[in-house]
Amino acid sequence: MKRSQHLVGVLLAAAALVGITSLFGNDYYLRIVFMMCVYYLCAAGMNVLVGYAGQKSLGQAGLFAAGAYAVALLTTRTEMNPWLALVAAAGISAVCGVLIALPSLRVKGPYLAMVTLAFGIVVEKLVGEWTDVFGGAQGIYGIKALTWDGQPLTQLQWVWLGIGLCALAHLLLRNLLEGRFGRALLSLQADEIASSSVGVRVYRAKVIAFVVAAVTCGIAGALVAQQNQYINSDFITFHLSIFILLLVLFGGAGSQYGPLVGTIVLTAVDAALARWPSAQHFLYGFLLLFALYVMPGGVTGLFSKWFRRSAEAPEPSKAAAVPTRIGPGGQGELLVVQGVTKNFGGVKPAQNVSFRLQRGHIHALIGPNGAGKSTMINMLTGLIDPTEGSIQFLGQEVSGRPVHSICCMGMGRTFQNLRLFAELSVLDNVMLGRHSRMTNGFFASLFHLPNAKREEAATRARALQLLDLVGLLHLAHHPAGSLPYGLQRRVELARALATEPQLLLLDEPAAGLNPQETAELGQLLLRIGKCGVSILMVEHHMDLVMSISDHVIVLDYGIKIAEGKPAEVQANPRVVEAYLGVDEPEEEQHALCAA
Ligand SMILES: Nc1ncnc2c1ncn2[C@@H]1O[C@H](COP(=O)(O)OP(=O)(O)OP(=O)(O)O)[C@@H](O)[C@H]1O
Repeated sequence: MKRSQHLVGVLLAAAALVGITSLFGNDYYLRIVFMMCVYYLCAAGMNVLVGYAGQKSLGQAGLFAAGAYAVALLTTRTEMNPWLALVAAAGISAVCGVLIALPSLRVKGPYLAMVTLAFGIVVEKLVGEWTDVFGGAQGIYGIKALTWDGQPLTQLQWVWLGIGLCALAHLLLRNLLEGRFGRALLSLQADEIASSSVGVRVYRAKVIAFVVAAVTCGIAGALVAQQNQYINSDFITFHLSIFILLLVLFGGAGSQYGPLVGTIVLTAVDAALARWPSAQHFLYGFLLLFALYVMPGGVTGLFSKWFRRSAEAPEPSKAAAVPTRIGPGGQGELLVVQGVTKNFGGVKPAQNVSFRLQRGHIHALIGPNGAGKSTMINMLTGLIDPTEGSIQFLGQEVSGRPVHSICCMGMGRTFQNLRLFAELSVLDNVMLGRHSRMTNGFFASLFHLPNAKREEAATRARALQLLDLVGLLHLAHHPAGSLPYGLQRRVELARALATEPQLLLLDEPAAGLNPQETAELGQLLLRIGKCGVSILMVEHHMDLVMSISDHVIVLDYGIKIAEGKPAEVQANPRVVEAYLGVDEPEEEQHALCAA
């Protein structure tokens, strides 16, 4: 659906809801709709964290408390305007979001969930036990309600405000998730290493997800406190954290409408069972298990296949011409590796290795299995730090830099074992490669400012060009994981090219390819080289290496034993010995001899 159509749809739906709720004469029903709005805010933010970034949080009650107690303290202990206090509560919750995100740098999965759970418990205890400040079970009375025209909002006005905030949250989050940030968050969930290798700042992206979830949850808490004009520790329970998680998982994590569906269904169930709290708790536990085991995609996941449009290839007119220039080309030294050593305990996959790579050349790094080739690529791209030595790319030291920063400097890579974002489309995978080259920031994306719009369109066009280059334009909308292995390798290649590398590092690009696919790959690499990209490939297919390389480096047990033109290397006795050693597999001997 086009953005303008969606905007009109959301505004009409919000206006209809405002109209319908105006007909409610009963405060009880208005209260239920208000709570739906509050829970939707929590769920919409939580969806960014759980459904997109794949970070599990069991501490949202703590963030709800941050917003609620922030407005409580600011409006009872100071003379702050209640609207200003609401904004301040959002800011305080954002800070708490950063705090709760800090451990995500070190721990993942269930361990991160435990840390967030601990955060929730600490806040629950804090507001329950520190009675001087938070009032404990007695709570804080006299919180100033939001006002309109000098008067506190009526029940109906609270509902209207809630509907307005939900529509705004939905629109803003859609802007955020349908562009650069949404793709980056989804890539985190799929594979953090691949994500950083295309230039995503993994930790920053996680913090953004935590902060978004914290702000929406904090605003929800503040609204509840201001509407009740009262808050106490009974509101802040582990049960609330589970309920917020359930809203997302039940409705459909990672779906933009999942939180809405989850909120409407579960808040209605919650209201229906209000008189039987123990039945409520039992039902939540049951629904959580049900959602996890029976419908991992939630309610929206069950129905999504009915609404999914068939994947169509982009029209040729929409894809511009195949690129003739990707890197800057030119001549001179690109990479200087000097005295690099790597020790994994007793294993030494690199021992005092030095070599230089020239611009505009195709270089090959070869050697028997276990020689240390992949370790070298991983050191060049920042995945592994060398124990000793220096790696200079474009005159700047690379070792010690984070992976995303090395990608930004101009090194793109593929992996020995494919690391695609399998659930994302082929096009999204390649657009992710452009992440570090896009300049629209968080707020430009959130408000869909003109530069975000421009960047998105340019990125899409470039990704289509690159797909055309690798011959995959017709598969642009297919999930990357559904393609045959050989084509997935091409997707990874296009994704690496999308980072606009000056040096492209390919770790066994022909692994798993048949002879015809290998020959086609050779032609493609020559074509990429002509687009101004220098290449360093690790490869076992000697035919490919010898036919397209300008320069070959040979490693054996972590030691560089030879380098030079393919013919020189082929004739080098040390190389022959390394490959033809009595213990080496026969096929490698044949391969080298044949080449
Ligand atoms: N993280 C690690 N911890 C310990 N040892 C490692 C680690 N990574 C690699 N090694 C060891 O370093 C040596 C070199 O491995 P590497 O994968 O770099 O070799 P390779 O030349 O790429 O081999 P292949 O051609 O089989 O992929 C191997 O003995 C390997 O077991």
